[in-house]
Amino acid sequence: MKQVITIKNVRKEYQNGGVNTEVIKGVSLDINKGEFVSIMGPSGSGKSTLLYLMGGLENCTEGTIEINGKPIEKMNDTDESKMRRKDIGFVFQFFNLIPHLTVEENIILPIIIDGGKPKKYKDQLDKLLNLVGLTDKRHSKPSQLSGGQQQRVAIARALINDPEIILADEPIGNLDSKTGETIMNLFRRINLEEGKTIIQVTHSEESAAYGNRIVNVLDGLLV
Ligand SMILES: Nc1ncnc2c1ncn2[C@@H]1O[C@H](COP(=O)(O)OP(=O)(O)OP(=O)(O)O)[C@@H](O)[C@H]1O
Repeated sequence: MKQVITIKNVRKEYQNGGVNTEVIKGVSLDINKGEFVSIMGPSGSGKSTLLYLMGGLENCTEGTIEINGKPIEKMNDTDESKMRRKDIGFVFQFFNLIPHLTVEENIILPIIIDGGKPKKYKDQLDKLLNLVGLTDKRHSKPSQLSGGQQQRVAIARALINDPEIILADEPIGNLDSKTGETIMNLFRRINLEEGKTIIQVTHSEESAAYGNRIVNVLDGLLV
């Protein structure tokens, strides 16, 4: 089994006004290619911090995280941001779409930020619009969409670079339960049909059950 994420003895402290708070207290975890992992735990237990460490959005205080065998902390800034763009797609609770851009412009945005040529990604864009069921909304603005549709745009945006890994932080935390089910079914398809490795943070047992492994975090430790 190919390991896509290897977490070894990771600790994370935040410093605020001279006070150190240890949020992750020594976590080791291996995630294999094609897994769909749900990270669960009470509020404040460190779930999001662990996810952000995996994506290089936060740095470990101690320990190492490897993405496809490469330790994040040994990457220089260029390699790290390249890794974040090419290997990982992020999905957040509050969609984070750009309001004045259309659906397709939002999806293609990571390519433009990267200095890529959007035209080259036309087929990928069409495929993703179809995958998330928004072909007929491609010219709409986010404000013209429901919450579930907005999250589907965010999921398509996370997939535009064809990353191997999707990291999702409470992806249905802001949606009603029926819409949440639709989104979780979409993640399941992306896992099974597209072969993406998915790691989601969730409060909800129903949504955690879409994964094939549940990891419980309590007070900065895996239990
Ligand atoms: N930038 C920061 N500076 C200081 N403390 C932080 C920072 N980010 C998070 N924390 C603290 O770290 C702890 C864990 O936060 P984290 O967001 O990882 O928890 P969580 O399990 O995802 O919680 P929730 O389910 O409520 O989102 C919390 O006590 C939080 O206040």
